[in-house]
Amino acid sequence: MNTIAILGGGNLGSAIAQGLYKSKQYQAANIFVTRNKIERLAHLKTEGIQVGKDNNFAVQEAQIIIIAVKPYKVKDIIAEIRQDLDPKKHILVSVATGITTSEITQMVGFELPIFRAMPNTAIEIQESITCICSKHANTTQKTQISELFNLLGIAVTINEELMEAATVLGACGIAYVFRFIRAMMQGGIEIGFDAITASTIAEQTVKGAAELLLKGGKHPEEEIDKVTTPKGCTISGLNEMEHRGFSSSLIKGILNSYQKIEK
Ligand SMILES: NC(=O)C1=CN([C@@H]2O[C@H](COP(=O)(O)OP(=O)(O)OC[C@H]3O[C@@H](n4cnc5c(N)ncnc54)[C@H](OP(=O)(O)O)[C@@H]3O)[C@@H](O)[C@H]2O)C=CC1
Ligand SMILES: O=C(O)[C@@H]1CCC=N1
Repeated sequence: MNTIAILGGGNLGSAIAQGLYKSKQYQAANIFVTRNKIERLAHLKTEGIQVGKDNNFAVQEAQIIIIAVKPYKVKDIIAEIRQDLDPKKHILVSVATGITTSEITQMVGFELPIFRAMPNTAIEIQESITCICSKHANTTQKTQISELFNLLGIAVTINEELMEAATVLGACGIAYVFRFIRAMMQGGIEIGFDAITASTIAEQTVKGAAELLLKGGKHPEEEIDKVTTPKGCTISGLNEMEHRGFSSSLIKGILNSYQKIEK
């Protein structure tokens, strides 16, 4: 079994560790997570996951290294571990937004298999969509990393030019969906439900809609047609939402996030 080092056990790094552990394909002892404030990794330590501050030790112990620090810290952490990196042993996976595989290769100073992966926080419960691209990786390594992220949801291999778009649609996207659920709850409370019931109804409705599309493979509008009774309350509500800019505001928000990343 491969050992995985996750350097940067913050929101995403910790979620990856939890997803790996819950997948039961990795034993806790084969997962290392580092950060400075290790007391914040107590929940992982309790499961038997190895936690610490020592990035060099984690890299020496691991075959797969996941860099999960903020983008502006990637250069420093690579400089710290560079002497421990072995192209014959290690695969480097960066989840940092906006740092290309070429930039990472330059930071490392020599060629080694490098992947960029863009998951979202649902990786904690193995329900992420993770977009992946790579440089200097052979077919076996590409399969290995795809299999790893398929354990944690669905992995899709894309061209590197699309990584920023993937960041917006998948990684930021989960926040847009949370905001949609919150708005559903707010509406639900106004028409009579308590917050807990409104949240259960909104969450299960979103889950059901997503499953219908994932399993049925249909276009959303085809499913909408089944719900909209002529002269009924669904089409009346939907049209009011559109008059107020529902689809347009989502599309504009996605473009705004994209422009922010591209800067
Ligand atoms: N959050 C998300 O939904 C997503 C984030 N990303 C990307 O993932 C990366 C991490 O994001 P996120 O988890 O949100 O950020 P966080 O700030 O939550 O996590 C980053 C972690 O890195 C740790 N860290 C800083 N310096 C070091 C070091 N020298 N050695 C080891 N650990 C260190 C910090 O620990 P400490 O606080 O103890 O210093 C912190 O816990 C970013 O590059 C982001 O762009 C990508 C997709 C989704
Ligand atoms: O908001 C951000 O910048 C990061 C990138 C994807 C999710 N969070």
